[in-house]
Amino acid sequence: MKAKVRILDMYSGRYSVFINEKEAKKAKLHPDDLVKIEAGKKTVYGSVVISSLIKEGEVGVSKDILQLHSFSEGELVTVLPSGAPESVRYIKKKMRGEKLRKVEIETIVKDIVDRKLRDIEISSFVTSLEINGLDMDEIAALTIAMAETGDMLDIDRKPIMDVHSIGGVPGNKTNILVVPIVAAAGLTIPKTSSRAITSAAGTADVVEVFAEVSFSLDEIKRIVEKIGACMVWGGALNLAPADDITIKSERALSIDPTGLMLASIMSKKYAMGSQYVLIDIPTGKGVKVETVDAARALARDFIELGKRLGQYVEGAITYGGQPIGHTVGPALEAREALSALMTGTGPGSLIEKATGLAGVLLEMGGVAPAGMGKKMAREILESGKAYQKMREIIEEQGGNPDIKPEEIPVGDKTYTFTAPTSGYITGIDNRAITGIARAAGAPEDKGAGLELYVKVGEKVKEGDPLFTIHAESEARLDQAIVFARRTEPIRIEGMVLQRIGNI
Ligand SMILES: O=P(O)(O)OC[C@H]1O[C@H](OP(=O)(O)O)[C@H](O)[C@@H]1O
Ligand SMILES: Nc1ncnc2[nH]cnc12
Repeated sequence: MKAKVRILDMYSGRYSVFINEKEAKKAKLHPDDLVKIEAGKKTVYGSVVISSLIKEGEVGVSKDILQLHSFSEGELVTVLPSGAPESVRYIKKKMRGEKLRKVEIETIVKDIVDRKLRDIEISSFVTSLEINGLDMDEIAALTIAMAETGDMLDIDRKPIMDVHSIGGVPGNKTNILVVPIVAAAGLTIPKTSSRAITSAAGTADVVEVFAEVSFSLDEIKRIVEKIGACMVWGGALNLAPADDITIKSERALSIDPTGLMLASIMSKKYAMGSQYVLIDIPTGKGVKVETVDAARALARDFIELGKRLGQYVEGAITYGGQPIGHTVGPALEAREALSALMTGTGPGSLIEKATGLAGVLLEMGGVAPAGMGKKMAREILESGKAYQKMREIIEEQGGNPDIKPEEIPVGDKTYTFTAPTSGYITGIDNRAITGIARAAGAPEDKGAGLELYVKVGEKVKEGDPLFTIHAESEARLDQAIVFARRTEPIRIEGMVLQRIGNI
């Protein structure tokens, strides 16, 4: 059918195509059917919504669709039904546990980017990868297909360093320290981050508290060529665009299938032109990788994938058995990261991890002699040079470089949990901590999250504060309190854990 475009002043979070009820009947279109809109040489796909609010002869498009094509009001287009895309067959093949061929993977990625695959099919693909996995040939094909369906950045500075955490550990604001330390040493580090996937705050969510994170490739090139670093959200760019579409499903399910994680991270690094990449693999109970053996295997996969892409990759297995630092949630983490940069000190876990990772990068980039990287990183942090670089990053990214940690607003609805008994902290449950912060509204509510007052091994007395939940609304605070009561986020025991009788 031919129709005139009517742009609807709404975002539906989907690519919706609104069709008049009578016309839909005539054209045999049903709710959620996939249709293609042909406009000149461009074809855009979307799902049918039937509505009598749309007149005959019109086709309504929500503003989401304008991201795919800049339709103008009244533009004449053709709307046609579209059958199930070929890639659905390949998704089913992966559901059966079969290996996918390169061309099949390329077709899936192209259909994701073209929006021929809808959220429900993409979630099935993500779930099939969680259950059946991918081998290295499939991962390499997926990585290259993801990178090649988007743009590539070409920065006029070499070498290009990069760091990425596989995430999963609460409070992981580490890279907000690593990037300015490395850049302050004169290396170039154009850091892209994703928003939270399984956690309560991804690095992009935290940086967004004090600076813009959505930039075009040209803007990033300008910033990085000027100051040697950026900290931006990868999803705002047309770099490996399938990545942020699949992340949406991962986030909803709170899963990060290993093969997809490798492809997702490395496709962005490849598209950014990164040459030396350090992958942080937090390891411990309740994170994505629980054992050192599994972490080593994953590091080897990243290294092998890097070789296939022409990148030098190293892995760092880091302690992920409890949250990093004392804060979880975007604004609280932003406060802690900024304070560590300003003062050169902070919680041991944060400073140790940040200077350790930055040290490896300084050695990889050839500015620190072997074995001296961490010392150099610490000096850069303590001298205030990293903070100075951070100020430049904030300024170039449209934030206020003079911002002080205490000026960052945090959720003012609070509740503090106290120790029910005296003893030692024998465990902090990462998943429960993340669950509480998410129940409180993080990462969408920037001020939501929690402040932890204790770490594993510390002694507490009955009634001592353990953690404070912050939320932006009473309803969210109540949800988080209920969640915290249902779980055991912090375990306290005496030093004698068990008595075994002599029978
Ligand atoms: O912890 P979850 O949410 O699973 O993983 C996502 C986080 O991990 C990575 O961290 P970084 O950007 O390397 O610091 C991502 O970019 C994102 O911030
Ligand atoms: N960008 C990303 N994609 C998928 N998994 C990730 N884990 C950490 N960062 C990720």
